[in-house]
Amino acid sequence: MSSPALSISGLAKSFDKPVIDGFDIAIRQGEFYALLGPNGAGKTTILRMIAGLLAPDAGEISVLGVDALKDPVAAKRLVAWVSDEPMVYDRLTPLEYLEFVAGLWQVEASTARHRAEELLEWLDLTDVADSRCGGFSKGMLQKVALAGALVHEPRLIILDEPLTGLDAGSARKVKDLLREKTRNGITVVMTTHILEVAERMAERIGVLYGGRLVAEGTLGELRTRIGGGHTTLEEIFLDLVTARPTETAA
Ligand SMILES: Nc1ncnc2c1ncn2[C@@H]1O[C@H](COP(=O)(O)OP(=O)(O)OP(=O)(O)O)[C@@H](O)[C@H]1O
Repeated sequence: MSSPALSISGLAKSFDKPVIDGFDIAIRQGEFYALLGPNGAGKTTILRMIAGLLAPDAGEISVLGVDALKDPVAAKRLVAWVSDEPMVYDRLTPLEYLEFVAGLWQVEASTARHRAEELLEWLDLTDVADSRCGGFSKGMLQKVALAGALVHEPRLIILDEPLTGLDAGSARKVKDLLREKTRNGITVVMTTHILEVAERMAERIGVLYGGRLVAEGTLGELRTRIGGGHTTLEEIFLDLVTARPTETAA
């Protein structure tokens, strides 16, 4: 049996107070998973720990069978991290940026060029492929950052609020691109506050509250499990995160 794309157990992280407290998850290869939770629940903190940008206090993280804490370099090769605050070098053009990032991953030059052009075309950036990123809007920068995260062909893509700030056409492009990736066996984990997106796109949804997962399943499973006649994800979500006493969540 193939390894899960992502397996986390007993994950814990405190800053001035506990934020993540016994978080467990298992996501299979090719799955599209949405991680939901109210502001301050710890979603970004979890994604940063998966991406190797933040050390957990406790717990285990495995990416496609690679222990991400013991062998972070090997794990990072498999993972793409797309932050909600895109950071792209102002002085580079999208094409130069993608070739630069591909170079960091030691992607061969002609392969890098081909992938870069393909990604830029897919994200409607071909016309500005040779313009400096310094003059780009936030949405355009977001798309360049996304392309940069995908250029080394990662097996696990983790995205923090990838659709915020994108116009309807761009959001659709990004959604189509991610769907296409999952069809090819790539795993996508994203956080979103747009519950409609989670409802439409994710095969499974997890709700984070009080530092751990308080519910997880397909939309149908959540409806059955949470019950109460709730029909929309918004109702289920609000039921989960408003009726509980706060333990460790901000
Ligand atoms: N570097 C840090 N130092 C101190 N506290 C932090 C740090 N990073 C995150 N926190 C705290 O951890 C908690 C979780 O933050 P996090 O950004 O992970 O939440 P989130 O679920 O992504 O929220 P949002 O939906 O608003 O983006 C918050 O209380 C935040 O203030």
